[in-house]
Amino acid sequence: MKVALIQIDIKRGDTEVNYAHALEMMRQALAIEKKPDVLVLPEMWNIGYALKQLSQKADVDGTETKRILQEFAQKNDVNIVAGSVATNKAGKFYNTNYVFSRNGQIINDYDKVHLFGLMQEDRFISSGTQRSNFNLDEIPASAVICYDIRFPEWLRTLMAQGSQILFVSAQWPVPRIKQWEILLQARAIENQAYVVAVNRVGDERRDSFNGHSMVIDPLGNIVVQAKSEAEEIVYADLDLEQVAKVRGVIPVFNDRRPELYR
Ligand SMILES: O=C(O)CCC(=O)C(=O)O
Repeated sequence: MKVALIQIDIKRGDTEVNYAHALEMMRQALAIEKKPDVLVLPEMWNIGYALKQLSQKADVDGTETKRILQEFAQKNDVNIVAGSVATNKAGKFYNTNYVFSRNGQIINDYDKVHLFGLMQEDRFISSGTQRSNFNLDEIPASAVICYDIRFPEWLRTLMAQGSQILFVSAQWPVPRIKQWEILLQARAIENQAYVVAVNRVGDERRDSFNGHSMVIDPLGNIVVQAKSEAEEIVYADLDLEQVAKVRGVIPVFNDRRPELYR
């Protein structure tokens, strides 16, 4: 499975610019000889962290995101892990991940569960309650959003359903970028899964973002990482046989003792 990580900048509150830019970068990601099977976007790429503008700018029921990305997926025969967008569902705001299969079907609709108080997300956004499990070209996978990676118990809950790939979309700021790398490597090792993680770049008011998008294998090795702290498309081929091999050598999932964990 070939993945393309779309590390982009986001213009705060400007949905028109952001949709056009994401589409343009997705087209660029496909303009190579061996086309990727999956495109992956960062967190909140429709509005950035313009939380005070949610009532005007959040995508109502994800309608615009779905319209644009369903068409793109179908037309280009490509899966899209659409990072996350700000949505308005029945008057409440969410930070929502959609995943589109090659035929344009929506196969995941996940609202970020852990809201990041340091960026006041919890004041404006409601927390999700549903899981995030889907099959991408028949491979079981999960997708989470930014701060979620600090909650290994939540990721384990998802990954224990058989997921072989964990997609992570983020707006993870510069000062804690080392933690981003270590947490992602730990999540790959403990879940013996590929981690495909996309962070944005650029500045927004008080925060700066420097990418470091990366793919990590089930042993925790970095397969590839963005070369720059600017916009970039990063490609990787995932050898999914590695997941079964690693899980076969140390059967972590079989050795769990969930009856002792509560
Ligand atoms: O956990 C962190 O340090 C960053 C989290 C974050 O920025 C977010 O969830 O939006």
